[in-house]
Amino acid sequence: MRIDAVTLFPDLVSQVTQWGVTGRASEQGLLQLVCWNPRDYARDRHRTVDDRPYGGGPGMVMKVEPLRAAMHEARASAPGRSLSLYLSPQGRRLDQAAVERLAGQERLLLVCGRYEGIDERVIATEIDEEISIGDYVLSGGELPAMVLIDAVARLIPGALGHADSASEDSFSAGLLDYPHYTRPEVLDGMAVPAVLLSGDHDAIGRWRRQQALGRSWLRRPDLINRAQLSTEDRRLLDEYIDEYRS
Ligand SMILES: CC(C)(C)c1cccc(C(=O)NCC2(NC(=O)c3cccc4nocc34)CCCC2)c1
Repeated sequence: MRIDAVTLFPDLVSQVTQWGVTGRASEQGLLQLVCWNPRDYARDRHRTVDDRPYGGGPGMVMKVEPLRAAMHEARASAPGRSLSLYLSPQGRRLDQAAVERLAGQERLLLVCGRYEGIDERVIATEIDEEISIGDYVLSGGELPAMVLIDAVARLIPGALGHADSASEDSFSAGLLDYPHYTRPEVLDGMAVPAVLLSGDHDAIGRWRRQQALGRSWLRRPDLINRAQLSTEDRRLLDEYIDEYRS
């Protein structure tokens, strides 16, 4: 999958191709990330990339021409149409369903804001979707872009090795994860739940499902309401709730 990122900090965004799952996906040629810096397209002597806001007030806005030039160069640099995304606090909240949809695109163009953001007319004419990773004030769209790249890259066939794919199970079913344990068997007097040592894989599977259901019910009831629960799920969850309330 080809991803182009328009950013004033290409060395920040390209770090995602250096480490872990996304680093390996990049090494294997499954993910191709190219960064484009508007500053390289600023034609004035000072290579200006910000501009003053109409209406006055604090802060600056990303200068239109260098930004649009970088976007046009990025699109023209490879075949295929790019879905153009602006990472923005005004965007639709990113969730796994959106990640799965975006992973199906042949190309993504990610635009990262800095200062107070970008000119609204650039959004209206150049951007297909605004996407937000959450409600907190950030310094730029680069970390959100890296979050999106990570989530999308994991879905590229072949990107996940055996050691990485476990977390897909429960969340791809839209639930929180079950608790994880590893050595030692007893840690400061706290033992691993016995079922996990039993070797009874059916019981272990049921226990994990019940924990994913129960923890989702406790911490994220919104996920439970959206999940399609089987009758077995309902039984496991009711048993968890009875125990929790006893
Ligand atoms: C959400 C709320 C707290 C109400 C709020 C209201 C108004 C502004 C900001 C704010 O952070 N503005 C600064 C910028 N933020 C982001 O780019 C950004 C922030 C958060 C999630 C994101 N997902 O993608 C990009 C994201 C925009 C231009 C440079 C960085 C935040």
